[in-house]
Amino acid sequence: MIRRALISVSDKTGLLPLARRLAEKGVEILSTGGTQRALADAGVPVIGVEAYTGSPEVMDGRVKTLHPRVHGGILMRGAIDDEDLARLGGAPIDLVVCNLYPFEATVRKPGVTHPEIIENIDIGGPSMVRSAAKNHARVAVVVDPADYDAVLAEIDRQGEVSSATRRRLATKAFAHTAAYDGMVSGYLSSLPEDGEPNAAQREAYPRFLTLALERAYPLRYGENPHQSGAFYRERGAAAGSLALAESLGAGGKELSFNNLVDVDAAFEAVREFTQPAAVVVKHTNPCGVATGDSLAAAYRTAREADAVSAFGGIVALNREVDRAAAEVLVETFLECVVAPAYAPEALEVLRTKKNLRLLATGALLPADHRELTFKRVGGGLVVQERDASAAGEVRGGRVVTKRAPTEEEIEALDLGWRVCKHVKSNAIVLAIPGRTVGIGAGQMSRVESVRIACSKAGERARGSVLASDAFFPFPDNVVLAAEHGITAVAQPGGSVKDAEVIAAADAAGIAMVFTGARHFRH
Ligand SMILES: NC(=O)c1ncn([C@@H]2O[C@H](COP(=O)(O)O)[C@@H](O)[C@H]2O)c1NC=O
Repeated sequence: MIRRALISVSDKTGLLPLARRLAEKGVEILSTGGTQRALADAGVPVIGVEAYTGSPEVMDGRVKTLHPRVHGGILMRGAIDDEDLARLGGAPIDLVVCNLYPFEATVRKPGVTHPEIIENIDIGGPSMVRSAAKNHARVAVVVDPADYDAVLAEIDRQGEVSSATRRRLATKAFAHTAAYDGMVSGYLSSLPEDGEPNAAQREAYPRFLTLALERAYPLRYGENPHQSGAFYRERGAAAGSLALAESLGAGGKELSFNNLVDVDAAFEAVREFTQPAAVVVKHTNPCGVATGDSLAAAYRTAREADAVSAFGGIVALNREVDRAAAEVLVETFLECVVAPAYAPEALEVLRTKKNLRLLATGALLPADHRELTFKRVGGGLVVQERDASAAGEVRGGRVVTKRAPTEEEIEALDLGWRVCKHVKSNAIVLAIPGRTVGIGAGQMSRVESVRIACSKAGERARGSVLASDAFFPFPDNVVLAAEHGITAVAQPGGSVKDAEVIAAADAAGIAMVFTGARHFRH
């Protein structure tokens, strides 16, 4: 039975409907300064926490709920604590609704000062949340406005919040305060250790990094069927990221670990392009990439770039999938399609393939979206900035050969270069305008990747261009490329043998651009 609720919220979303419904049910509402004012202004009966504690809010709100009557009221177990609570002058509190000072948003605010950030470390809120979560045997704690309706519905139905819900809410509350403390320690440990703290001088890599993750769904299995697996979503994942994608197909058939890793690789690659584009991935590497006047045309070309490998592939598209594209997609067996959205008539076509998984991500994140990336190694994580560059590196590159590339070659090099970034090293991509023709991936020697790319391209190598994710250590790569009729090359440059590599290109009439940037992918 909920008789008394304490409501203290910074984010006032949904506050009034919640409080009104509680008041209608005869629940006594205690509340802090701003929340109390909002309720009183709306005509909701409310008792100020100061009146309840007999102690004023002081120090600009630093101390308001940090009082034995508040924590005694929350932490009291039942009859066994009646006497103690009476001695404190408190009353049992059965529901705590609290969300915290917006610390993260404050840290992100342009021009924010250190004192402003410190003032936004919530102390009283987490203390109440933790007290209520500890005492979930009796008390319900709500930290997320998204839970208001469900809690009210339970109170409507049975006059109280069920024990299962109280436990679920308590678990969420502790995850919430843990993530909150992680953000605070992350901020403080990103400041230089000596001198006056200055919010403008933060290191990108704080000494303490806390990742807040929530299990999103179980995976069918891990990398192999004998390994189990689950997908964890980052708290605050950006809109448009794979973590928030909606699953629309395959009757809910679960994704596997490899599906997600491949979908991620394909989706990252397709975001390089602004015109309609399609990427087909197998085992984390693109096997065909193309742009076109329509998605259908782009996908057909991408599939044909390496039709053998494309079978059972993962496809990423950078536009809403229309019926025409859907009709081409269902022509062969695919594991998964990821795209920003699907037209209803496209879904109808795609759903005829019972096992095809469909993911909709919503509006695309830009190709140069900045975030940190993480990879686990034994006992730790390697952390780095996302590789957000590639666009403009060919056109802005330096021509080092006697012959400069033609506009058509530049166009093909630009596409090859953008794709190269998404191919496991050593990466070699052969392309013509609008499409790849052969990709050599993941080889331990660069020349072997050239060989594979040429063999995949076959006759299509002739007249194509070549992009290499890192410099050529020896001229043999260029000699081999020339033998296959490749006419232009883009590579970072920077090898001690650059002069020999350029000479080999000149001897073969190959045009070469140094991009000055390397795009290893490991
Ligand atoms: N100092 C305290 O005792 C205290 N008690 C609750 N708060 C926070 O104050 C906020 C609500 O404040 P108001 O109702 O004045 O708008 C909530 O985010 C709550 O977490 C506190 N503020 C910070 O620690």
